[in-house]
Amino acid sequence: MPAQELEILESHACFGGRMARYEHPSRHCQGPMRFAIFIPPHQPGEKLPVLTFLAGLTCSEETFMIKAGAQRYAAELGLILVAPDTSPRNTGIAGENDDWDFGSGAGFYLDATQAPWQAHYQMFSYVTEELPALIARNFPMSAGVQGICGHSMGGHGALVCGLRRPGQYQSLSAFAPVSAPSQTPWGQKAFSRYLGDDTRQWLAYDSLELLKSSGQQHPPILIDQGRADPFLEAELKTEYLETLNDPQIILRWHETYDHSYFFISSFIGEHLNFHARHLGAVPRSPAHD
Ligand SMILES: N[C@@H](CCC(=O)N[C@@H](CS)C(=O)NCC(=O)O)C(=O)O
Repeated sequence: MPAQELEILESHACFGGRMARYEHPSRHCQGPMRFAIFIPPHQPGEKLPVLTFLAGLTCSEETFMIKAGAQRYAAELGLILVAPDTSPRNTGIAGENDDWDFGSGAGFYLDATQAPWQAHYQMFSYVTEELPALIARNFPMSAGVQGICGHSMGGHGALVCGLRRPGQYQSLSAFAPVSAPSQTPWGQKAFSRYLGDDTRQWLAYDSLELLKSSGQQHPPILIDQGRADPFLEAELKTEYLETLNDPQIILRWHETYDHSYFFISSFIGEHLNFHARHLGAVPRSPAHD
């Protein structure tokens, strides 16, 4: 039963399990943070693997859970789904709501080093440390059994979290990830303001660079990318990942798919199956009353 550190915002029966949203005070982000969680049907005392999903620009903790249609699969596979918000909000930092691709809704899953952002924008530590510990304390999470997935800015976040913390995540996947943010406009705008002008500091949050230096020693990665994605050419550069010829990366191209959640919902079942396989999830028949 969730303890006092969590304030419940909503809770609903869903595919024999439970869908809920919570708010809690965050130590790293120095303010309230929200997340959504789906708990599949399970036996009393049973522990389950967790898949965290990081959403993209302009999204919140609600977007993935409302639009991706993932709960049906997670209920059958026995996976807990966790979706954090995409940034701290209402921090009081001047200009935090001025841009759709920077500030609120655009935390880029990094630990900012530059004032005034560094006081609150600590999303890397929040997602990789604080949130999993909170989930483990309050929900039936199997200790240390985690995968991470994301879309666009969140695809970048999932790859960066997984590549920087390879012992923590056993499986990584992404939809249309921002793959080389040091070289593209969304990434350059965010990194220069969150991390400063020294571009060497940016490389620690650049999937392409992290993959180059990983020596192919990283968890298995599944990536789906639509060729009709309007952001592919300027912002995502997913094709750069292909040049790595890394056998641990499965990169699938889809001719007619764009950047939307209709694309995500078309392939989310395959991503959940991929994670469930690597996380040793135990399939079940959802019970409906
Ligand atoms: N500026 C555009 C683009 C933002 C955008 O496409 N965001 C993607 C992630 S990068 C998304 O998932 N949007 C939410 C949605 O499609 O429901 C907008 O505000 O609609």
